[in-house]
Amino acid sequence: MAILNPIMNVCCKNFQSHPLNKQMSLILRALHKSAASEALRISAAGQEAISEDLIPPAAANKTARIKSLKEMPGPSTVGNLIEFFYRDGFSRIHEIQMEHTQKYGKIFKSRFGPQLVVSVADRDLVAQVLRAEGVAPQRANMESWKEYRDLRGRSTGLISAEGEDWLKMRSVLRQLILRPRDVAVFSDDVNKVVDDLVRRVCELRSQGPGGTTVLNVNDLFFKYAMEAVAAILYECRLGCLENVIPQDTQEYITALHLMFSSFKTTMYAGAIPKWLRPIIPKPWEEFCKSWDGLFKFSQIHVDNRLGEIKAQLERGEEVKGGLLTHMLVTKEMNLEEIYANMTEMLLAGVDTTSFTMSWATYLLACHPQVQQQIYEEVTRTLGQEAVPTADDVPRLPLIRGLVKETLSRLFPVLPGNGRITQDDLVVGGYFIPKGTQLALCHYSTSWDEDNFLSAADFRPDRWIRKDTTDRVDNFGSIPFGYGIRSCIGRRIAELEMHLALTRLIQRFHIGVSPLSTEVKAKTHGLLCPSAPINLQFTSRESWSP
Ligand code: HEM
Repeated sequence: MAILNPIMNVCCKNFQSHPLNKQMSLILRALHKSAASEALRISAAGQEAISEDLIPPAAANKTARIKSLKEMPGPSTVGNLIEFFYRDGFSRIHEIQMEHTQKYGKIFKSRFGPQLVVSVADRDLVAQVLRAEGVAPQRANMESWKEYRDLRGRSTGLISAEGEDWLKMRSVLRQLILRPRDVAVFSDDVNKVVDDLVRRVCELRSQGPGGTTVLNVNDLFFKYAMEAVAAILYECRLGCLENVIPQDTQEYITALHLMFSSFKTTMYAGAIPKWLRPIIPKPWEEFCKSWDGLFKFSQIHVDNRLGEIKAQLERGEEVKGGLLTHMLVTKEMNLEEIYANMTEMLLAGVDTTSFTMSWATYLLACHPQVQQQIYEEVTRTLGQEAVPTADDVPRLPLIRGLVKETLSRLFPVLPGNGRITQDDLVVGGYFIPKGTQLALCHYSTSWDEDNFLSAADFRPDRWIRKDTTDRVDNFGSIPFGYGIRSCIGRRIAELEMHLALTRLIQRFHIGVSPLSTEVKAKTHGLLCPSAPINLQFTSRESWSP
């Protein structure tokens, strides 16, 4: 998901020397008649260098003077290079976003070599940009992802695809998982994983200090998120929450860690020009190796399910199943597209959800009164024992508020998102030519007092709507993005988080372990805890494991 962060992508992109591949432009011209290909053509123009001198035609500039990008404030290129490469700015992207917003205002530009990025840190301007997007928005340059796929003869998935390929896949998936009621059917599957999570908490705390502390809950929630999302995507269990993790699952975890833990290395895979690869081969090799591992894993599970379906058909049995079964049976996507989408969705759905779970439980532990308030809501609604389902979630506004306050406000897992503009725009009084890389600064807007009163406070109840006119949601906080290119897995992630957090709060009092000091956030692709979070899980009197 780091690829959604435009600052990082831009750093990769700026060393790529081929602005618009000729073959691409021929294909684009051939497609120019449809609306989708129009979007594609425009977004491909995003690969070209942007001139800062451009201003709109005089006629459009009559009433208020529209400024050119040249007049936009922002840090110098040298300053940026020092910040990112010398002062390790890659792990402080969220803080740099805030610092730059304070220093240069809510719209500012940064240069990374030849590449220009316009950062937008204002709720209304973010809204304006996102509302203006076309039929196939482009987030950022995905060249290195595409190169890997071409090299191995693989398809792109929803994250890496553009234009008509993306539109086709998106229209298949959006019908299957975009609405809460689509994913409510997975409630039982997710609840089985939550059973294992609760069991695992009990096992780990009995092995931990004082018999109550689970060390490094990040690791536990990583395994929960992976098990839960795989239960939905692959319709099978992986064994992540077992004492001994199966070999193929362990290999996948290693590949995933390689993709993110050597994040800088893999990021440079896109940044280092091809001709330099023989001299500095490691980043590109590691990038390919981790993708090989991720694709291999998905392929094993997709092929397993395909084998089962074929066997059922041969026996004359009715084929029933979930998401993957539907995709394999309807064949709206070909097999390679299914492999690619399963791979990219699994990649997108693990760290995002697990970091949010880690932050949410950490915040609960640090704010016992808020925790008590939520506990009372849960027990009032469900009692001490009932297992919550998707149908119960609307009756648990504080549980939803907990997730929103964690994810939409204090720790937006994706502190920034990107868009390459598909048309000329005027934003904040500046002329932004089409093809400009925009960075939408969600971290800044979600901590902005103009958008959220007492922004530094942890207040899940701020999200409770008093009446239908009282909408707290706004463009100051869009952790899943917005519009046609928003997160396709949002409802899956929410289901996993709501069901697990409700059950944990119902079963345990969660406290900060004396072994933990204050845990701050750092950016490592995503906004993640900078140190292991150790938490105490004490069984509620009314419940015994
Ligand atoms: C807390 C959890 C999650 C967060 C915060 C999150 C956030 C995001 C964001 C911000 C985007 C970009 C949206 C935009 O550009 O407007 C995105 C895209 C995406 N997410 Fe998520 N996500 C989460 C979980 C998941 C899960 C569980 C899945 C899969 C099951 C998933 C699959 C995807 C995919 C495939 C895309 C690309 C969509 C497209 O380009 O059409 N995400 N996500």
